[in-house]
Amino acid sequence: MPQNISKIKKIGVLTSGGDSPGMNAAIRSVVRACNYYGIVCCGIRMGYEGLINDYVVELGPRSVRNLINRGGTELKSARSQEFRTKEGREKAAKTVKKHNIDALVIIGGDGSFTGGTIFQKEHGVPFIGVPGTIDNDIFGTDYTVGYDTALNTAVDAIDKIRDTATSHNRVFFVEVMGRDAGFIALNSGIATGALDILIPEEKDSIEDLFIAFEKAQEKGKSSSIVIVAEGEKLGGVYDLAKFTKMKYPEFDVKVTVLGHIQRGGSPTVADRVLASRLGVAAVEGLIAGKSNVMAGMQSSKLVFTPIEEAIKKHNEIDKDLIKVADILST
Ligand SMILES: Nc1ncnc2c1ncn2[C@@H]1O[C@H](COP(=O)(O)OP(=O)(O)OP(=O)(O)O)[C@@H](O)[C@H]1O
Ligand SMILES: O=P(O)(O)OC[C@H]1O[C@](O)(CO)[C@@H](O)[C@@H]1O
Ligand SMILES: [Mg+2]
Repeated sequence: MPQNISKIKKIGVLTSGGDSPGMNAAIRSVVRACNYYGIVCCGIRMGYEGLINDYVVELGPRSVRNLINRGGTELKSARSQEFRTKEGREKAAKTVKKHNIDALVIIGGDGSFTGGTIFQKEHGVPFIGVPGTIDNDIFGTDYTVGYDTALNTAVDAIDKIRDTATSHNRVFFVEVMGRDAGFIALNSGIATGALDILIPEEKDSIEDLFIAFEKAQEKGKSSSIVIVAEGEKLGGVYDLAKFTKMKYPEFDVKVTVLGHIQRGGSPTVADRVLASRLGVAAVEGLIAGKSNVMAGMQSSKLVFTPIEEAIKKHNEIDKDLIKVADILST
């Protein structure tokens, strides 16, 4: 076991924002890496709520056994309103001081990293972020922990919808998650052969959707699936279904909202490996004196990105993929 000669003797780990499959694998990785380097590891339960209310538990390597395959987050997560206030963060700083925590590993999305940055500026607590969100919208990593599992869950569900859509010659509008991001929608749409894919990053029009339906009819397609990201600017799935029915009364139109099913379940191999690599990287980064950075993988290489960049620049949708989707739906 290597000797820890860095200033970091105790690390706190928390999960924050929407949970994502693989967060448990990331927690396990942080705990085991701390143990390997002779650092005490504390789990903070319920994200920033746990920092404010002193929900702190010491975690050893055996306390994270049988965790790598489990969905959700064993530490629980929260969207803490109190942490958004100065007073809330002052309480959180007292907890950090009380437990002699030298640094934090924050597993979450852009909001969680924003909270961590403000906390670091106000109270000087170093931290490294691990991108854990199904949305895949964080700059500085090709994939976020949980995205691959969520995508596969969505594809599995849409395949099933296709079976019944085909049997009844129906049009389905399927809503997938992504408040501001279309990664799940675009990739699940390509993977399931959707007629059209509507995402917040693109300017869509109802006329283009109707043209797609008409082309499909000309080609003799008897059923269609349209994938709609939750944050689609054109309108929600119910409105889209209503307008479609008004335009084509002969269509048998149905709506399915996949919802939180996409956030649960056992993580895929890709998510387990990604979470494991990033958890170790976060601990090693803190030992090396890094802070206010996010650990991510770019083209199979570990990269630390300044957290401000990770928050401000969003992962961009690949225009080539949009073209592929258009070509293949004809
Ligand atoms: N400006 C801010 N100041 C202080 N804390 C913040 C700020 N923004 C976010 N946070 C904290 O981070 C938490 C998580 O943020 P948010 O709900 O945006 O989720 P996220 O981390 O972006 O994950 P996801 O988008 O995957 O759900 C918030 O509930 C809040 O406690
Ligand atoms: O479960 P909540 O808090 O309603 O959050 C839902 C949001 O969280 C996400 O799943 C990201 O974690 C988004 O895709 C979705 O819009
Ligand atoms: Mg977010």
